[in-house]
Amino acid sequence: MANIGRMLVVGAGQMGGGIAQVAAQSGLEVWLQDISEALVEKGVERIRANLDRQVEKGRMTADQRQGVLDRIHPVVRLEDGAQVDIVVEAATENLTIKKGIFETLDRLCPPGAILASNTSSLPITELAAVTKRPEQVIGMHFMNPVPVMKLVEVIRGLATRDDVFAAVKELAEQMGKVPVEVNDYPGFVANRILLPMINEAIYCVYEGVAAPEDVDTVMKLGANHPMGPLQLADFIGLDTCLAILEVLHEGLGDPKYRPCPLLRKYVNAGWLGKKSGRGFYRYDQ
Ligand SMILES: CC(=O)CC(=O)SCCNC(=O)CCNC(=O)[C@H](O)C(C)(C)COP(=O)(O)OP(=O)(O)OC[C@H]1O[C@@H](n2cnc3c(N)ncnc32)[C@H](O)[C@@H]1OP(=O)(O)O
Ligand SMILES: NC(=O)C1=CN([C@@H]2O[C@H](COP(=O)(O)OP(=O)(O)OC[C@H]3O[C@@H](n4cnc5c(N)ncnc54)[C@H](OP(=O)(O)O)[C@@H]3O)[C@@H](O)[C@H]2O)C=CC1
Repeated sequence: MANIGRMLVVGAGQMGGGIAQVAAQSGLEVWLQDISEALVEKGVERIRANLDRQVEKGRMTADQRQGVLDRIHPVVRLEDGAQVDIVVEAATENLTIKKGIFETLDRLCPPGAILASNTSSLPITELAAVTKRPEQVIGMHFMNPVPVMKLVEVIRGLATRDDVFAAVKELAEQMGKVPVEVNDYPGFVANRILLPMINEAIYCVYEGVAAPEDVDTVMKLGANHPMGPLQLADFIGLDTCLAILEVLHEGLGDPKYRPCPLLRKYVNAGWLGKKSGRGFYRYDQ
């Protein structure tokens, strides 16, 4: 496959912004797209703040910071960023939204372009099926926060070509990450293991076993987790946690993945965790 030098990132939320930042830091030209100018600007602002911290800590010069920012091109219309070698889609975890994006990307992007999704759990094979290039569709699942976490799950859809897989693996390495090959089943590996733990922690609160702070303290001090499961759920986003659990529940057909009613209640209330200012904890906006 040709060298990957240009990337479009779709969705400028916490994941899209992180992916754009790390890609630009590794030398790629990056187009960052979201559905409104305000959202793209918010994404770029978060990247700027992250880079400023790197400069303050002496890990990057002001010139290097500027170089990274210069390589990030904010856009609102997909057609303004479609002339790339690879797209990494990081929009909301919703199959209908993602299918619509993949259909559009397939029309707009050059025939050789790879279409990757950062989905946490949705079937890559189903996204591939809405395009005329299913062999060039793949999962590239980064972990949050992207600048810090080393793992990328590289997910083969049913039709993914070997050279496409190899190119994405190499790109992940170029971005300073460790790629792990995973097949296309609901939740892949990371979230199939992580989300049932988070769900169980929510059940502990729902059933009155312990308060959120105490559940988190148990797992931090008792299992050496860097964050407690409820703090982590707030960090991921409770809407994303619910969406992943629904995919696991429906896709694997096992009642053990049933999302806790308390999680659903919080999401319906708009308590989405850190990004909305309230979840299991409250956050300054
Ligand atoms: C849902 C999915 O599909 C898959 C997923 O991603 S699941 C989520 C996976 N992620 C995790 O499990 C994260 C668990 N938490 C942790 O590892 C840590 O708490 C953490 C790395 C987030 C923060 O670490 P910490 O030691 O508590 O805090 P802190 O000292 O402030 O940060 C450590 C470093 O991370 C950086 N960092 C923290 N949050 C960051 C963010 N949001 N963006 C960029 N950098 C960040 C800090 O700048 C700091 O960098 P330096 O060491 O270079 O100074
Ligand atoms: N949060 C996490 O820890 C992780 C999440 N992921 C996955 O990454 C993806 C993004 O998650 P995350 O960044 O947390 O979510 P966010 O809610 O932070 O960001 C999603 C962004 O996509 C935007 N969006 C919605 N529809 C479209 C569209 N049609 N075109 C372009 N942008 C759109 C949203 O806009 P608006 O707000 O207006 O809807 C929002 O700005 C999801 O698939 C998620 O499962 C993967 C790994 C970890």
